[in-house]
Amino acid sequence: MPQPSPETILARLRSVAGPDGRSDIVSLGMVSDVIVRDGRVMFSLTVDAARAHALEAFRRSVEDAVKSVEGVTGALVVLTAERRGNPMGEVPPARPTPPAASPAVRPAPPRAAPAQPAERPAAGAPRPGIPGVGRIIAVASGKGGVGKSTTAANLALALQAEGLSVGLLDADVYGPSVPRLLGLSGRPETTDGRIMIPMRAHGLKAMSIGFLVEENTAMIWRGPMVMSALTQMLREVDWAPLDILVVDMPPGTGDAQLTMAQQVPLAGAVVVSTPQDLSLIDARRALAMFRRVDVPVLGIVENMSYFIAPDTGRRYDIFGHGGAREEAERLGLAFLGEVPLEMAIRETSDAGRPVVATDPDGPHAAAYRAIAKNVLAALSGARPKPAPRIVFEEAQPGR
Ligand SMILES: Nc1ncnc2c1ncn2[C@@H]1O[C@H](COP(=O)(O)OP(=O)(O)OP(=O)(O)O)[C@@H](O)[C@H]1O
Repeated sequence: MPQPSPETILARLRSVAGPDGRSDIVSLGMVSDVIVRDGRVMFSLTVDAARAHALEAFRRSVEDAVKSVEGVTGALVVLTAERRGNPMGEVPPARPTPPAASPAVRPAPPRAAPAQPAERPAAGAPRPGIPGVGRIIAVASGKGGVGKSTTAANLALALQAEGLSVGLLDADVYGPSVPRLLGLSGRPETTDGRIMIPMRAHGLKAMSIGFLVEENTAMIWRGPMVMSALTQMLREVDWAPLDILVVDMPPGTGDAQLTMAQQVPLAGAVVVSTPQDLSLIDARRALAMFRRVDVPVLGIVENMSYFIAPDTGRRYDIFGHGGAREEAERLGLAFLGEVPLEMAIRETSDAGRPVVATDPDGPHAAAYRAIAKNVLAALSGARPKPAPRIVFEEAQPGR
């Protein structure tokens, strides 16, 4: 079936009345550029920020209208709450109280709906949790390319190996890597045309904006649009039951990250850094960011920490290994563990076969499992044990 053109979609939208019930949403100038890819339609609706939450039902009705067009296989409509002079959306002040640390990780009982669901939560109010999802943890980094996504995926798998049910949410909407890391493609199904069923790989439930838009699509998203997509991926996905949801955050510490850290009801954050000084300076910024929004930092992971020569098995601390451990100590934070710079880690994660899933008994999986144990300890309020050093006794061909 030929896919509909953006003009066809706009023609349908011209018959949808705006929230005022009078003019149509196209004439009101609410509709952004319409993107159509393989029958999947995506656009944003600009609404008044103060009414964004109240207009959720309206958003859904627009999505339904789009889905009724012949040839449309899916629709993603996001609300853009424009605020003049503040393109990333307003960053509300820090939450007054950090989430209380409870003694064990277990599925949270479904929470009651907020008293006034139609209203936007007051600035500074704690974000409601996700029913049936025990804990949400962020994996973040001060800058890109330090291996944050690789760590997030392998950490999620290592937590699963501890007997927990785990999900992985790719909040890196500007450069989603979870589809590649888990070897997933295609589009998630929906239960009733609205709630998306997470994709599954290696036992994990996974969700990424990469499943909703074409790969390589230039995503120049405005802040509120990003927030709306993130909210959908958190709250309109059938995550439950989950013990832990690992969120792969976008790299960096700008307003977008700060807003996200605040929007997601996080139990804690794991900061990934390489050992170099520059990376550590950025990691410090990430720590400060989480502090600003009262999200407890569970600790630091040092990635690409050292290199084991495959032929001799000799260890090389090429980046001056140990920087993150020292930094953690200096800052009074837990050091959650170290991951070697390792071809097998790169190859497996770039091929959608993360090392913890494909070589669960190997030394690299052991590094991630040690980190997972420390994360769980930190979540339960205990001081994590120092991560064991991975000792390679002999050359390991092929590793
Ligand atoms: N420990 C490691 N050993 C070898 N290669 C690694 C390791 N960790 C990550 N990599 C590789 O480094 C590259 C960047 O990793 P990744 O995409 O996880 O980083 P990132 O910090 O999430 O980047 P971005 O922020 O740009 O998304 C990938 O090719 C990945 O396979």
